[in-house]
Amino acid sequence: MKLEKFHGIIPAFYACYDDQGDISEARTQALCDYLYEKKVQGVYVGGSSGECIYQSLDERKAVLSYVANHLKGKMTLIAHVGAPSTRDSIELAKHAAALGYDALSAIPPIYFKLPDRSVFKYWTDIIEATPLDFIIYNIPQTTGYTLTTSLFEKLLANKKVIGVKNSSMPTMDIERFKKTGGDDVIVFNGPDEQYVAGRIMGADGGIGGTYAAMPELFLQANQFILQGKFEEAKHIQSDINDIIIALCSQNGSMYAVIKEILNRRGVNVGSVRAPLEGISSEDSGPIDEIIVMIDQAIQRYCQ
Ligand SMILES: CC(=O)N[C@H](C=O)[C@@H](O)[C@H](O)[C@H](O)CO
Ligand SMILES: CC(=O)C(=O)O
Repeated sequence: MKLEKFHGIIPAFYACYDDQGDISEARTQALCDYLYEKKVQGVYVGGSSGECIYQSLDERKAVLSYVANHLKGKMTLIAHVGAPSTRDSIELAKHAAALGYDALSAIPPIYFKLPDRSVFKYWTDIIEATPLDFIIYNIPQTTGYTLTTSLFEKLLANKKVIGVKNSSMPTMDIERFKKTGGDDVIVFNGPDEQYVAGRIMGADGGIGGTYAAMPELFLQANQFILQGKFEEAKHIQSDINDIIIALCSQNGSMYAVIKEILNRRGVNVGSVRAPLEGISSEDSGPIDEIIVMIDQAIQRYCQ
């Protein structure tokens, strides 16, 4: 019951910048409103899609505040507080707790390759800093660190650890984490390209970087799974994957392309922060085509 609020579609929240590239409160609120209208289950704030790695501590705290002030009580709020040092991570965690977030989450330590005991200590230090529940973030392709089922089990001994957001590519990892944790633990599908497969292998919900570009399609994929309509789920996933491949095939980074799509839909959240690249003039036509792909898939599957 306690975990019900984490089921469903939870978009990773994008960094919202003004035209100078600074965090924009108004644009952050505009993205909040957009996602609220789409009826998503919650948002995951300040993760990869939030460009956390390129932001100062004060900027990250500001984003956490703007989102909470606007969405608290309206949907589930998860704060990603992973930062290079434990000290900064704890500062973010305390800030998120004071704002009333529903849960914290963090990647493992980055840059230095640390032994498992240091990774365990890093996550535990964050967990102990606040009363909030905690979701481990396993994303080996960006952090270089792979969560094992044995470390997962050790972390689960702490009752504040409620689950893992798994972004490794094998869906079997989802099945193993679910098997290790049992019903009382929540496993989130990470890779949007295999949302349907992840759910079938045991994921209870999903947190994803492309959900906000096409929330209708992921909400519908979730519905198909809940209704046992696996043929339909397979087809919508296939169309989603055509869209994701197109999002990732432009000159601009995937996030820049998604933000331009939102902009053309009337939600201006600015561009991305370097070294991520913004869109180029050549991307303009293909972005129009991606919007058509999304709209056609919505027409096809969502009544
Ligand atoms: C590596 C990475 O950022 N993975 C995200 C989180 O799991 C995904 O949601 C991707 O953004 C998505 O699957 C598109 O590749
Ligand atoms: C992509 C994703 O889930 C994140 O922003 O962390």
